[in-house]
Amino acid sequence: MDKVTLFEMGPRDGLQNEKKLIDTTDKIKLVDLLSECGFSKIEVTSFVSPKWVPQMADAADVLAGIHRNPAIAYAALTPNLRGYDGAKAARADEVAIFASASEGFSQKNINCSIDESLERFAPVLAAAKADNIPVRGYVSCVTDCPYDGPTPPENTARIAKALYDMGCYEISLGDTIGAATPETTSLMLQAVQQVVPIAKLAGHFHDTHARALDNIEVCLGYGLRTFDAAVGGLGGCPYAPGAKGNVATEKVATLLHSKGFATGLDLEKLAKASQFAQNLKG
Ligand SMILES: CC(C)(COP(=O)([O-])OP(=O)([O-])OC[C@H]1O[C@@H](n2cnc3c(N)ncnc32)[C@H](O)[C@@H]1OP(=O)([O-])[O-])[C@@H](O)C(=O)NCCC(=O)NCCSC(=O)C[C@@](C)(O)CC(=O)[O-]
Repeated sequence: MDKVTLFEMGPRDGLQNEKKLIDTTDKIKLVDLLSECGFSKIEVTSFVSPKWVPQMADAADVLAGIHRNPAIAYAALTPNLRGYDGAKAARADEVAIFASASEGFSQKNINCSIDESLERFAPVLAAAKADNIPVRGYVSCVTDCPYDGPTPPENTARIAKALYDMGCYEISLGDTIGAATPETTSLMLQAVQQVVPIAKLAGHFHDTHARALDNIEVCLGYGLRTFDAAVGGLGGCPYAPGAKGNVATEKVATLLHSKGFATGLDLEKLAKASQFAQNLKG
């Protein structure tokens, strides 16, 4: 059976935009519930500036408190070397850097231009290589930007290639505001697949206009076999106004199972984690 990997985003992308500070113990409980579900990858938190994203200020405590399943890679976002050092000290199994295909979002999200961000990521990649810690790369706004409008496919391809060439083991293509359509997803993939092997690409769709599953089906057609999703459809980015949550993990798993793909996920346990996650949001 063809296998698809779902990279669980709930504890990080799902919670980062919550205004009410969630107790560290509840975040740990969410990760522990997710660790029972059959994931091989869970993004737990981010080592970003607490002034920018207060909800993630307890990153080290969350990573210190979880019950680790050795079969799971527990990941963290790292915008710079300081974040990387924090993630390493907290024993993140892998880290992720995040760039944007559009200038407007880059400035609003990480306070620098795209090219400056790539320069900032270089020492993170070098340190991670020396430490043998895998680095994932995100490209945001792959089809649309909340500030600059539609993103030309060649811009997305340029950033995806830059992150791949720098040493990221996988490039996650982010529809940050959930504005992608099957048509724009397809045009974007046509450009990206010319510069990064399909097997190294992942899809990351927000479900603002309930098109995430259609876009995932397009990606499956191109051969992508890794998707990011958040339990309960949690989330949004604080610097992408109007963006809704990631596509719900349980919806993606159900779609994949109906199409004959194996995910290794236990849908009953996922439902339990989803209920807990949604209660956290109140
Ligand atoms: C990149 C910066 C730090 C630049 O922020 P800055 O203000 O330009 O940089 P700075 O170096 O002047 O730092 C500002 C303050 O933060 C501190 N600082 C600096 N770095 C760190 C760090 N790593 N950890 C903790 N603290 C840090 C630093 O020490 C300083 O503290 P102060 O001196 O004022 O007390 C900031 O813009 C930032 O943290 N941005 C993160 C925004 C974010 O997390 N967005 C959400 C994640 S991206 C996303 O959701 C999209 C994605 C990945 O899911 C895919 C998709 O859907 O598209």
